[in-house]
Amino acid sequence: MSSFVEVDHVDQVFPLPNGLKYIALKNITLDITKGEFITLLGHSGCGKSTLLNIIAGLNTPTQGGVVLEGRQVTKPGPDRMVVFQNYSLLPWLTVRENIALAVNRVMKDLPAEERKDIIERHIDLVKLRPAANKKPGQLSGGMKQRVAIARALSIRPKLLLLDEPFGALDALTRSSLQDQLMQIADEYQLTCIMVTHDVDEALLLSDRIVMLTNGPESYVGQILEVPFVRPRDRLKVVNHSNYYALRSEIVYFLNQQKKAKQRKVGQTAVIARNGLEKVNLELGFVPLTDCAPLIIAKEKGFFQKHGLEDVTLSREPSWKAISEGVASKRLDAAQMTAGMPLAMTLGMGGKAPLPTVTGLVLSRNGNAITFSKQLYDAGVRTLADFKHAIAQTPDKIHTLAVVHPSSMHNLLLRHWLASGGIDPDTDVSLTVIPPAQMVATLKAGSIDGFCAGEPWNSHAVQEGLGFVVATDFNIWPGHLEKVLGVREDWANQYPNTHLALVKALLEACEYCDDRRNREELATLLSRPEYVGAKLEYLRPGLVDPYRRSLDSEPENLPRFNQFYVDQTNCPYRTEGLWIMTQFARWGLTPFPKNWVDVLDRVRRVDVFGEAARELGLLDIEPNRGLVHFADGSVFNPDDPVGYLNGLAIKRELRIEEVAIDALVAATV
Ligand SMILES: Nc1ncnc2c1ncn2[C@@H]1O[C@H](COP(=O)(O)OP(=O)(O)OP(=O)(O)O)[C@@H](O)[C@H]1O
Repeated sequence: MSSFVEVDHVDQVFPLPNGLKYIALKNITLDITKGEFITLLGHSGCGKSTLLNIIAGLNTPTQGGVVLEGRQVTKPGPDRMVVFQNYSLLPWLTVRENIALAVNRVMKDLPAEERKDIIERHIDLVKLRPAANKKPGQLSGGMKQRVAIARALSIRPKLLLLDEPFGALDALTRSSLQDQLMQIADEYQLTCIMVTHDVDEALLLSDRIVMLTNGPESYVGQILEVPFVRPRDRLKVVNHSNYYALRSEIVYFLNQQKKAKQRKVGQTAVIARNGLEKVNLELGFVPLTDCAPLIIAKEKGFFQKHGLEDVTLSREPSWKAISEGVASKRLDAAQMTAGMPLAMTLGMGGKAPLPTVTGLVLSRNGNAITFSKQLYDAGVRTLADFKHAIAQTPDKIHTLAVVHPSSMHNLLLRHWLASGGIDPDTDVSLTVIPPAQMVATLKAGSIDGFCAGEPWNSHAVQEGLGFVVATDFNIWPGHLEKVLGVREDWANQYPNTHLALVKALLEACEYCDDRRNREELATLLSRPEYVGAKLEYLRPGLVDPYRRSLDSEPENLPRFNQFYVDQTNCPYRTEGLWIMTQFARWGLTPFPKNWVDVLDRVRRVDVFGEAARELGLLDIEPNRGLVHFADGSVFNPDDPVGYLNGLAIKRELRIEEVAIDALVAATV
């Protein structure tokens, strides 16, 4: 993606009259491509207009900057036109004269005839010919805003900035202007950044919705990709099967922000008690069967038992929200994908490295690769069939979804495809979608398959939308899946709390794997505040035999979701090492030359060992040895670089020293 606009680590601090300061924006980074429509969304006062004004050059940021097509923005300019909510027209000039004023000022070198032509074309563009000689006082609000848009567009800006442009209009005028703006943006291939409070407006118009957290120190809390194809049609958009999932993701984010604000108001200072440095914790989880240990620890009193008196569970919409929640300290700790602590520590995805640790594996197995019914109908049943189908349809790009780059789903799917001679980066297209949106996205036909955890594979199968082409028993039986993740500085600040948390969750894991408790587990998980899926979708991973398709016999997969038995819980370094080889294999991070130090730092076997000892669990294996894959390949942890070199399908390898001593958690 080449950047057209780069917002680079922007902070905005305002001096206050009492000599204090207000930090409105903190470390805002955003890359925008040419032709993109971006919306800035967030609660009132979160800093949307401040950010827009910085991009416009109307405000100078305290830190960082904005670059437009390679040039630093230092002041306002005709290449960035802003349309405000209050129209800002000159009341003594007509529609034509208002537009002409801008054109004659900015394009003064053009011949008069050409300028006149531009003015008249823009009057027509916004359908204001009958009102061309009227003054603003004789126009409705909608008409005034159309003049403001025409005036902004008439001087051909590179970037159109809109600050709640339709905020003052009635609903009907608003929708008609949204339609016009959508049409103009498509026709002119405009790059737009718009501030709005309106979730539906954002979904209708944007390619990406950038959601800001509440201030002070607002930052980009989440970016939502809006996958509807252009040109868009209002009715088709709202009837799209993904529409309500996306809408509820935005509403969820806004509600979380509201709750966070309420919490800040009665801000719970750190409460130290019971020999623990902090007993009030906010823990993040993603709605999936394998969030079970957190739910059980809360519902069955394991947190309380270990002195953690006030634990709140926060249901997060995506793995991205989890990593950002932990990075920003909104969350004390979270259920994480197996690779997330390593990915955060190594700074995957261009992020600043943030040392993050895990002292507990929460689950193993429980994943599957589901392919669409269309692939099933085309005769695909195996990996080899899929390779054949790709070869037979050279014009089609098969899109498969995973839940996060650092997740086992991404790494297992890539390993599986590569083992069948399919390059996951060139023969298919991989995309990232939160787990709870997989089924709706498959149903909408936007993807051909996905790799995710339960209950989403069973949901797709039982709805007849697809079939399970492979489970993790066909890739890496017994692989690690989810872990407990915390920032390293948090672990250092609250060591006894960290230990108590690991102990509470380890006991919860044991409870989850007792067959007698599984029915209760499935029922608890089905509750809307937890996974919120139908019981019949949750049962196959936990109590029922597993069904790969509606046509196949159910299979007995022992411990499809595994939480405790067979040495589930130790954060073995060998497995972390395999994950790092895969990050390097697929170009996600360099392979650290000093991998021993990185593993020591991230995979906190010591914390796990202490928790296990204190709980009297003495049969813990200190090592896991070689990793055996279902395709017959073996990972030997003694020679990770040799392993990487021996892999046939891979990206160019980068092997670099990670300056581990310099990795100090930045205050985010
Ligand atoms: N010049 C200033 N001096 C001090 N504080 C300011 C200044 N400008 C903005 N702020 C504060 O910065 C924060 C962000 O303001 P901003 O107007 O960008 O928010 P917003 O998200 O656009 O709000 P709304 O949706 O209500 O328009 C607010 O708390 C505001 O009070």
